[in-house]
Amino acid sequence: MSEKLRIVVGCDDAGFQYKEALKRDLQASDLVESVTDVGVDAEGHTAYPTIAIEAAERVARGEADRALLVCGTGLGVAIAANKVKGIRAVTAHDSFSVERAVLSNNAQVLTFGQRVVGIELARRLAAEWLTYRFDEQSASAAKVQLMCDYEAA
Ligand SMILES: O=C(CO)[C@H](O)COP(=O)(O)O
Repeated sequence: MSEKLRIVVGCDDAGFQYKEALKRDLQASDLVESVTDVGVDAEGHTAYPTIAIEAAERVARGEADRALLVCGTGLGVAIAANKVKGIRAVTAHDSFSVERAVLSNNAQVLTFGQRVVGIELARRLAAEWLTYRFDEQSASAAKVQLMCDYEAA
């Protein structure tokens, strides 16, 4: 396993309970170097795009390796995070998609929907997510590069 991950977590008020539970798991993981919480807190009502963009910008600036974001569906935080240049964010609620999000797509941002997936599955998927590393030598790398090239043009 390569180096430990620096992870940003964030949510809106619809994802708060899952964000807190996942944050605790990440903080306890041997595969994680640091966890930075960009909100919301228990009283917070910041809209999901603000949180998702803040988290994604930290990844884009190289201050974190990945972000794990939660809203009601996981969709809004993914859409918002994908507006940040250089970011590939996906919603994934199954094991194979979580694996391919990293190994095929080199996605740095994973999102969950608290109103969609059970907490124990979300916790398991997050734990699996930590074990994957994108291989720059893989056949997938050239495909990811096509997206990067389009974005840079
Ligand atoms: O799921 C959300 C956005 O994708 C968010 O948690 C709730 O958004 P809303 O349905 O617009 O309140």
